[in-house]
Amino acid sequence: MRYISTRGKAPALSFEEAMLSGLARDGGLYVPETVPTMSEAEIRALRGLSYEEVAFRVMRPFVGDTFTDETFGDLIAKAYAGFGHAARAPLVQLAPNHFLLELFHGPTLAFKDFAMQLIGQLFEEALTRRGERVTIVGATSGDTGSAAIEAFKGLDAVDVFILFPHGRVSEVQRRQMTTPTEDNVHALAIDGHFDDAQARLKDMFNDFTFRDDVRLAGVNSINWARVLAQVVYYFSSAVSLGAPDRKVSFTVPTGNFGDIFAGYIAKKMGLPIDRLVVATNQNDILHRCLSSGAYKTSEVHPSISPSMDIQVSSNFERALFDAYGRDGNAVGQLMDELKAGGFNVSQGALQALREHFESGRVSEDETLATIRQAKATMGELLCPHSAVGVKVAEDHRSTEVPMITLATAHPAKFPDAVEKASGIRPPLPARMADLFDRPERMTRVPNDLGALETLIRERIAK
Ligand SMILES: Cc1ncc(COP(=O)(O)O)c(C=O)c1O
Ligand SMILES: N[C@@H](CCOP(=O)(O)O)C(=O)O
Repeated sequence: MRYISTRGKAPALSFEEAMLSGLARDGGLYVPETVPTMSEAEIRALRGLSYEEVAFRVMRPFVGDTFTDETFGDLIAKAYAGFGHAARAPLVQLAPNHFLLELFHGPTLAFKDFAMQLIGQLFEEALTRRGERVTIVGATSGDTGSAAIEAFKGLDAVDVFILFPHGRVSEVQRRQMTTPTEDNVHALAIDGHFDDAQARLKDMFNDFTFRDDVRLAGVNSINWARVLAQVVYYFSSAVSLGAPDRKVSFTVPTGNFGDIFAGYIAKKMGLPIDRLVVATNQNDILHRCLSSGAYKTSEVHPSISPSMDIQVSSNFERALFDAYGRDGNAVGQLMDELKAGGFNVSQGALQALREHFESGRVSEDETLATIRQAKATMGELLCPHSAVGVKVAEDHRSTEVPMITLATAHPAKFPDAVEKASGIRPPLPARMADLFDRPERMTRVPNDLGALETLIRERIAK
């Protein structure tokens, strides 16, 4: 199994190399050269298996010879052992033909734990075998950062630096990143929004001297391994509703397009997915693009679903690569235009995207109303991101095909918005009950590449 860049100008890599590299050296994102498929019989055979066994069978073909079967199975088992629900990703029914996939039972209460807990294990195994150290730098709008810190804190072979937008994450999210005491954890509050953090991260990858000097690695969804781990719960949930003998649809609260892209990969692997619906908040570049073909950035408007306050959606590049017939030059050209504010998707590519993706946008008032209604009529307390998904799903639901909405975070991560909507202030789980009493440790940093690189160099030299 080889991985190629969406810009066509970087060498093809193995799974291990792609995982440890993050961004390709031509600025592109790695994707599998060919996506392995599962037959109907293989998908049917997933029914009744544990989440870990489904994970092994779905991901195994992508991993090649990086890990033996036994090691890979052990790493998967360790990754999910700390989840607070036996099913790992339980499915609850909200309404006739509408189901909620609860992805918030991991250690940091968001869907990011599914991938991050696993790649923490994969990195540790691969780095120990190679006798190497890496410097992980991540950009976060709140959840990736806390999940990465939880997965990598205390590991000998890793320093982890997380850039989060100062004042634009929830207090629970911030404290999850600033209260760990391990020396290898560095929480950096950047003056800017998430797109600035993500842009500086990509700049670091494109500064080859810095990249090679610090042995830079990335754990955002630019890293293929992140996307791969998220493919699994599309299979586990669809199969429990009758796939492959019954089609299902998914609605996915979307920001960086990693989670829904994992659904697209599941579909390419043979899972009978009818529709993949992108649900955005008021930062709706993806909805505008799928509606009109124009991918134009605009100002980021802070919302009550802050993890989705994103205007440059990095994984959309992977979808464009397929939509443009895997033409790396065409994708490179679009990404150059993006630096100047945006681009128009060609008619052919737009049609290709619309064959797989639909979309909807939810306002702040609608998000609050959905939290309120879901509690009153469905008995489910939603986080604001999941509420964006549920609203769009309700608008797109059909009577024939079951709709699964991804619940991407626990309501307790966003208590202010949830309380405002429902009158209920969701408590943190007991193991995190003292989060607000723990001392915080963070560094304010400017939105400046040179300053960030200097800080990272100094910290890892200590
Ligand atoms: C709670 C939550 N929901 C949804 C999203 C959007 O996911 P993606 O960026 O994979 O589209 C994020 C951030 O990524 C998130 O943290
Ligand atoms: N919403 C994310 C943004 C980063 O997304 P990623 O999936 O590319 O890591 C967050 O919570 O940080």
